[in-house]
Amino acid sequence: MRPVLSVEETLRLEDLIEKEGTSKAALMEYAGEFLASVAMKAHPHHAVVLVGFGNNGGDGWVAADILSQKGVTVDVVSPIEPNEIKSPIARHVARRTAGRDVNVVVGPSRDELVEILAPADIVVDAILGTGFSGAVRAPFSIWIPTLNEMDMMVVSADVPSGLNAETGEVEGPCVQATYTATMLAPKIGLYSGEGPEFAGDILCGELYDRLDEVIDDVEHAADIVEPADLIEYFPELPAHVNKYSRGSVLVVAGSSAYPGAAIMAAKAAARAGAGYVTVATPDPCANLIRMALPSIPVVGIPADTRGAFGAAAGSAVRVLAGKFDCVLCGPGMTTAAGGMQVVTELLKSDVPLVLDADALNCMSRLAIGGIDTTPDVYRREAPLILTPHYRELSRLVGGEPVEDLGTAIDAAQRLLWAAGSDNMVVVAKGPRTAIVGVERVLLPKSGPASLATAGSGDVLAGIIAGNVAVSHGEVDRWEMQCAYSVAVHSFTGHIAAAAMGERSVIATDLIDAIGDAMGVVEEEALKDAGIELGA
Ligand SMILES: NC(=O)C1=CN([C@@H]2O[C@H](COP(=O)(O)OP(=O)(O)OC[C@H]3O[C@@H](n4cnc5c(N)ncnc54)[C@H](O)[C@@H]3O)[C@@H](O)[C@H]2O)[C@@H](O)CC1
Ligand SMILES: [K+]
Repeated sequence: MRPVLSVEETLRLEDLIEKEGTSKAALMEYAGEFLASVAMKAHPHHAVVLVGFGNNGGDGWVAADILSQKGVTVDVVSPIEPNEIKSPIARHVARRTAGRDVNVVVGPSRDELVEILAPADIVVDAILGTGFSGAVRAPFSIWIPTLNEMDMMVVSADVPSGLNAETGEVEGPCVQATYTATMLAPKIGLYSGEGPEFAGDILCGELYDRLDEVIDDVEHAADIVEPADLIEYFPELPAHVNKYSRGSVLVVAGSSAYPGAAIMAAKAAARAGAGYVTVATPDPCANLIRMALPSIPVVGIPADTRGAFGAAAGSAVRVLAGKFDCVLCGPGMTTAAGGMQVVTELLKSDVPLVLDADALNCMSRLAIGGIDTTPDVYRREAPLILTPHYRELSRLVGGEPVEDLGTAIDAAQRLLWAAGSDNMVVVAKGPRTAIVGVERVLLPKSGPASLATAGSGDVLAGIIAGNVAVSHGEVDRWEMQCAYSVAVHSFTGHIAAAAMGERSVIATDLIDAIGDAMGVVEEEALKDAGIELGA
């Protein structure tokens, strides 16, 4: 896994590294070297380095010096004279660089800046880093739009200037980077809010040779899941299995209005490897689902007049649930009163539970100010996996806005910490999905745009439930197992897009790609871990 840090965690890490004997001045030298090495990948002849008032600027001054030593023509553009820089470590490197073979321009006008930038083949943006918040002030509020209009190759130091490294918010102008050369660990703002729009490709400079030893001594805002991390979470298929030992899933879903959601979730669970999948659905749509899924038993449950779960559904489902390795509840279920009882009953059971879609909406209706105000409702020993998209997650926390990765992680953590259950995971689905467990926040690789299609969430919920069932509860970290399922779901998007064309993918295509996607996830993981498969 690759750690992603908040600004505060980064500062704490720098303090720790300093205690271990590497000063911040030394770190700035390494940061500048890394920044220059990223710029050199473009084989530049002429670089412009834009520096600000702080230590981000310091990284830029060091990089400018190194680039010029490598034969690149370098102009440094600074808002003030090197002597006037307040930070002692940045002032030191600025004065040193200014005394060498670079051209320093202080406080150019807009037109002068255009003239300086025009002949360059690369721009290093070292204006603002983790010390910045709010909206960019002059002169950078003039420099940044000028730079963006010229559409040049830009390497940003640590974060694109103008981006809030903590939240990913952009209140004024922000540098549009080609590459972001981030220091020690990527900052969470690069993945949240507008971060992904501005950061370009993110490259991380470790700077400190014993980083691995100290980075776990600070908390991580999140961890990026790498392919090899998933190896322990592959579902195993032992040699002597029968349909029950392969794991059983009860899919509690559907209504007369939305039978398709139940069909897709059940089929996805079966394709993900569960040997025995059963659907429990309101009576009026049971036959339709039976016809669509000849290999899957369908149990009709008492319904209300609209064809949703009725008053007697809660107890009927609860009795059934005890016989399965995992219950998935929610897709297409509607939020009628009977559905709410089903969810309440299932939460009281001790079967591993995946709640999706309308099960989550039913849950949010159980408490007005957010379900974290009444954690007894969902506190349980058995695994509980919630798979809300941002809007569902917002409802779960009483309508608090959930708009980006940062607010999604906050909301998910509120739910988790209120319950304090070790076996609870929130898979917060959005443009950037986060898998939030009590101990860790995982960031799986983003899936392709082809996943954004109706029913895609039902498929993911089915894959998760299938994998929970196959594991028979023998999983030490449910969030990692969810990361495996999310990875499989992502690859179904790639495989279906390759077969059908990116714009034409529909959810049933994703289901048909699950088997191949599991193969690809496993191949990539083994390759990443350096394990060769027999020829
Ligand atoms: N602290 C350390 O040990 C290291 C820090 N490094 C670099 O230092 C950066 C952090 O440096 P600083 O904490 O000095 O902060 P920054 O250099 O990111 O920014 C602080 C400066 O920005 C200006 N500023 C703040 N808000 C502004 C606004 N709204 N409009 C215009 N100007 C504004 C302030 O005048 C302040 O001087 C990191 O991003 C990283 O690039 C690296 O050199 C590695 C080591
Ligand atoms: K920057």
